[in-house]
Amino acid sequence: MTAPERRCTARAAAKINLALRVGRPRQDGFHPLATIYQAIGLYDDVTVRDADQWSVRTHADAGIDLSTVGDDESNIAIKAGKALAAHHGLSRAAAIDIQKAIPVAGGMAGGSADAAATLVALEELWGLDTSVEDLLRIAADLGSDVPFALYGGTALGAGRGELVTPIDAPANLWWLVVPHEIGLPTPSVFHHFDQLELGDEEPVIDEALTAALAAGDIAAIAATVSNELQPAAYDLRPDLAQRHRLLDELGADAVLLSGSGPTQLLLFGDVSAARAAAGELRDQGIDHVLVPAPVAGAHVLEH
Ligand SMILES: C[C@@](CO)(OP(=O)(O)O)[C@H](O)COP(=O)(O)OP(=O)(O)OC[C@H]1O[C@@H](n2ccc(N)nc2=O)[C@H](O)[C@@H]1O
Ligand SMILES: Nc1ncnc2c1ncn2[C@@H]1O[C@H](COP(=O)(O)OP(=O)(O)O)[C@@H](O)[C@H]1O
Repeated sequence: MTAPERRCTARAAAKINLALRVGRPRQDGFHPLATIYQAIGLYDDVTVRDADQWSVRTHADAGIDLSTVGDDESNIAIKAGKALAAHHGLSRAAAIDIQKAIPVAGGMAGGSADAAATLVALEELWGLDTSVEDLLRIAADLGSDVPFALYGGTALGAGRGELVTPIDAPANLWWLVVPHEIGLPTPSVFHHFDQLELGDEEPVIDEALTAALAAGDIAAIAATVSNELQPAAYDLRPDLAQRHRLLDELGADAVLLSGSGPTQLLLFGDVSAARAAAGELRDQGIDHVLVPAPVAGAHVLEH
């Protein structure tokens, strides 16, 4: 009798930025950030199996463009797996399957979610006991917002975004997520931000937002969310500025660009109002998904 195949599935959430303040580029080219991340109920699932060599396959429903997602070493999930194996001096490999719901190059850190889910899934499959500090260091080396994908919830991000501190944010929020069929590469938005000379001396988070989050005051949260990459992204993509004006008419508590875009977000405290806005988008043929937040970080789903 052959032994049953060993596999593990982990789930990781998309992120949004409730605040995104950006400084001028550092010596290493990265921008200092002060951000508040929030994990939203839109997930990629990653399944790992023991294998003789590394491989990755990515699947998605219609509407998600996988054309820039490699099935080789360029896929961040393989990078994550190899980094974890190298950290433990293991010569093991895994076959990785990614089921994507997070739009690619959408400003919602889908690749980072896949990296975090791969780390968590392999940790379980291989029975590793990597310390939290080491796991966060491996995550930070993979990408600026991979550490947050491990944490989930709501958190402050500093440094280039990799230094994460969870914060108290008890309100149940509803986000109407409006993806866009044409992605927007993160480096091009940061580059345009520099061309427009928009960088702060030292980016800091507005204390009114952390106070509003701690109090669960949705009107105050809505009044203080902001994204400093939004003007650069809209300057590159006037179609997004145009869509923002349309979204402004849907009765949301706030409308904002997700990270470097192009996904746009409508904030609602009231789920009935959110459903009504979703109905209007459906009538206009605009793709959307309504999700709750905050949600948990990367976690094992099935083993
Ligand atoms: C902008 C943000 C906001 O949360 O998210 P997205 O909109 O991409 O999801 C993040 O900072 C993206 O994080 P992530 O996508 O992990 O970035 P990385 O892989 O580390 O870097 C990709 C590229 O983005 C630029 N970059 C990223 C982070 C940073 N603090 N400064 C930068 O200038 C650099 O050009 C870098 O080469
Ligand atoms: N597993 C992955 N999922 C998505 N994109 C990936 C992955 N691995 C590598 N990439 C590359 O990273 C780019 C940006 O990824 P993504 O995390 O979806 O966007 P964003 O940085 O806007 O949040 C993609 O266009 C793709 O070329």
